[in-house]
Amino acid sequence: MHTELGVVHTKIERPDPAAVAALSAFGSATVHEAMGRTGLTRPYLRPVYPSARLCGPAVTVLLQPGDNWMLHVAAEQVRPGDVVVAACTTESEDGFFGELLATSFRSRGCAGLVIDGGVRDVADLAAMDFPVFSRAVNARGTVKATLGSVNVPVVCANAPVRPGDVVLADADGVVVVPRERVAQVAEASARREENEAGKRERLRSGELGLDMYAMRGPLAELGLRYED
Ligand SMILES: O=C([O-])CC(=O)C(=O)O
Ligand SMILES: [Mg+2]
Repeated sequence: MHTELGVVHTKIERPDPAAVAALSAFGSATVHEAMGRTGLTRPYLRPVYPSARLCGPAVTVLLQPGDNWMLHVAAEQVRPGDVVVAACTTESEDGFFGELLATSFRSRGCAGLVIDGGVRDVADLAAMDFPVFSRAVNARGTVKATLGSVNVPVVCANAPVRPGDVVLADADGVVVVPRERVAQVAEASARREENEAGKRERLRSGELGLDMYAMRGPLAELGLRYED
């Protein structure tokens, strides 16, 4: 998938903003479960401050290792509410992004960054409350010397992402929802939360998972013994 270099696609398909807003109410674990346990990136992508969370259509970026040129190119393609999702042609943990680029992204209405690479200035990013999910925090600087691409399909930390797919990230992880499925996944997430609310009430009142999930029979069948 990482083949198309030197191109910027300026027209991308974004999902219905109302569906994106509906999806944004849910956590990454709920959304992942509601998608049939799919869509997650590898868990090494972590928020640079604990309360960071984001949800929005992806402007995708393919970077070359140690080169952040294409992030500046991507800034121009951002529409309000978009999330920039950056992958790299080769693993690279250099500090591609910091508070200056965050200032630029924010001025375009960017909702945050997910990057399979390093970032820096994380104290400033936290103070700005600009949500960033990265594989590393690294002061090491980058250059502007080689072409990548903007708005091409990428694979970010193992997850395929097309421009306009919705990326949702919080302290539990980063999940990618195909742009055609956003409304359906939001509905499935709501149903899942209603179901969990019922279970939470029963657990709070002291009922055991053993009974709520009818586990005693299957455990006995497998030969679980209780001994004094
Ligand atoms: O300038 C850079 O290359 C990355 C950075 O630290 C910033 O955006 O503030
Ligand atoms: Mg900086």
